[in-house]
Amino acid sequence: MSIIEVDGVTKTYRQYKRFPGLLGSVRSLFTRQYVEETAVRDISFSIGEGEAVGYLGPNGAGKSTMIKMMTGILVPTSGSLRVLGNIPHEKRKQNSREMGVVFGQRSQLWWDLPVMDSFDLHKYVYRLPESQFRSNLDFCTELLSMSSFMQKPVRQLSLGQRMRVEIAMSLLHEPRILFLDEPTIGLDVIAKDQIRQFLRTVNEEKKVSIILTTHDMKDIEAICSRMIVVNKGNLVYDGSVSHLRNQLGNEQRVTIDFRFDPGTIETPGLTLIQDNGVRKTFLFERSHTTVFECVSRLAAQYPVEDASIETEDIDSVIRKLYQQLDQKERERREIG
Ligand SMILES: Nc1ncnc2c1ncn2[C@@H]1O[C@H](COP(=O)(O)OP(=O)(O)OP(=O)(O)O)[C@@H](O)[C@H]1O
Repeated sequence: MSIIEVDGVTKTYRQYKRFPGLLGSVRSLFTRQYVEETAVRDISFSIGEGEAVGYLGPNGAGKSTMIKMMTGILVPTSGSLRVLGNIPHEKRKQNSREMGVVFGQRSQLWWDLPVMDSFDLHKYVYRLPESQFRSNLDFCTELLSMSSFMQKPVRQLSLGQRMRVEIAMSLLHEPRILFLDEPTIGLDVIAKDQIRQFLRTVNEEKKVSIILTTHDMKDIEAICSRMIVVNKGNLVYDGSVSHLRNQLGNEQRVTIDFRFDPGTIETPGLTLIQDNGVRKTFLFERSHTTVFECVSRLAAQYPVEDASIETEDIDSVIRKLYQQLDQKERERREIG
């Protein structure tokens, strides 16, 4: 069942032109000239219940704008958008009971209150029964290791602690969808890992659908099986992480340790890129044979002791995708 249906959605921002200087400000008031910017252009996709989807794109691609439309904060300029069967900006209050929202750069917490008081306030606002509130809070407190700072005022928390509180808060009322905008921004590796693991558990065990924007590809790899990539307002990829990797990341590095230096090696499919005598590194381009076949052929001929295969990491796959998009854009402009 799909819980989000986006059909031909466009969002254009209209900004009134400002003229420089004091006289210019007066002129701006009387001549209302404006410029339009299309942040989201004719985008369509649907998301099923229980999915975890990464929404990616370079800066200014229109990710936050789309999240804001899905959560009902912004109204699309055209196209149709339904979340949980409702038009988000019309049923904002009703939908908010079924949604959790975390904006990495903005807080929903009370700065001067102890963490626990913010949770209590949330319980009151959402009128949560004590038993539901307790069991959800216990689940989050344990998995996000929050017990040591529950009585601290929010302003004294580290960024990683605050982010854990924000995420816990967004889940207390048992939403069906969790929207996260850059949830791991600025965090250290350990804090990132803990949040990723937690979100995966929430998706797998509690079946909460997750829609997440991030610039950190490791977030996507750890949490999402599907990703939607946007660029300059357009949707450029919608599919699995592994499919994109197969499309673009077709290189694998193979490092082989030999019992003794076998000298020059000729094996079809493998190109030598580093030679340290007994340890040689090759580049394997995916083709009709598999890397395992290549390595076994090599092992039959040479004194192979050990082999390790490294797949291209997802960051470099995405970098390639962005480079391709830039290249296409340049070609389009040259033709035009
Ligand atoms: N309130 C606004 N008024 C005018 N233009 C806006 C407004 N908000 C966003 N934009 C423009 O719309 C485009 C898309 O912005 P958006 O914030 O959705 O991108 P993003 O993909 O979330 O970027 P980032 O990764 O930098 O957060 C940008 O060019 C931005 O300048």
